[in-house]
Amino acid sequence: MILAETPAATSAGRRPQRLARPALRFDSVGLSYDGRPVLADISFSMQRGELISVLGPSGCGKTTMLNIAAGFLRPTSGVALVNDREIVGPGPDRGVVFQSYALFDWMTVAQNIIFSLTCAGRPEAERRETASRMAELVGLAGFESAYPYQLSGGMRQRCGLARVLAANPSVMLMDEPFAAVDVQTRETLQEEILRIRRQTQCSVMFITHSIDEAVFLSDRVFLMRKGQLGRFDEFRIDLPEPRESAENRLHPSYLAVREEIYRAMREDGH
Ligand SMILES: Nc1ncnc2c1ncn2[C@@H]1O[C@H](COP(=O)(O)OP(=O)(O)OP(=O)(O)O)[C@@H](O)[C@H]1O
Repeated sequence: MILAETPAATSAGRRPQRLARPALRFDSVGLSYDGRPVLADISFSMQRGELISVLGPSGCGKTTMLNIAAGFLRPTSGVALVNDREIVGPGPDRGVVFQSYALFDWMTVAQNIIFSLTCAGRPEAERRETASRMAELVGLAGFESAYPYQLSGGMRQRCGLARVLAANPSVMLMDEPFAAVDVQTRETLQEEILRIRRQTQCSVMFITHSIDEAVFLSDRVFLMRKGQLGRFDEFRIDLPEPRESAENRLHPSYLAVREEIYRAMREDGH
């Protein structure tokens, strides 16, 4: 078990604030499916504004961890907390973004974005303002009246992201959100996530199979070990601000930690 209490080393500009109350915390969390343990004794905390990636071989329990944070699964042992409150189910303080876009095909971009506000019966002026602010934030300004079938894969994922952000969650839980888009779009979306995170200060738990994606995006990378019930090694990433700069993909620190993680994965037999 690795207990991580502090965010990555800080430099000027946007970086996680060191607050007493973590945005997300796992305290000795364990989970078994029908008596078969998948996670055991997992502890970590994530600060406000921090982005953590979870990397690891297929079946090691990454999605299970995210589902516990989302409140879709209850831990078999231990406790998971969001903003110091025990997670007992899904809630508006957490937004989940999946690989599939999960948009409503019969609704426009704007209607998709404000879905949670419509369900909550928010006034029309607020819904209109949120739709245009979120469309702007994710780079969909001008497409508010378009339908999902009129959008590219990357634009659909932006719309899905805007819909989650419209609910103003303090924690975003992202399960391989860019796995289905082409490489160039994926890199652009990674940069957008970092910009949005800086603007909204939301915390992000990001699941990926890509070392490059994990290193580029993260303040910390948790590399889950093969067959070790969710035990992970932690890598801290310290790259210059603004973090979304594509230049960081060539930075010596990026290349060094990428190699370190790659070697650790190879040693683990990934
Ligand atoms: N609902 C379930 N019932 C029983 N076993 C499950 C269930 N969901 C997942 N598992 C098992 O738990 C283990 C962890 O699954 P999980 O989906 O969390 O892994 P993962 O690391 O996200 O994998 P991948 O990278 O392939 O998505 C796997 O062995 C999987 O088969």
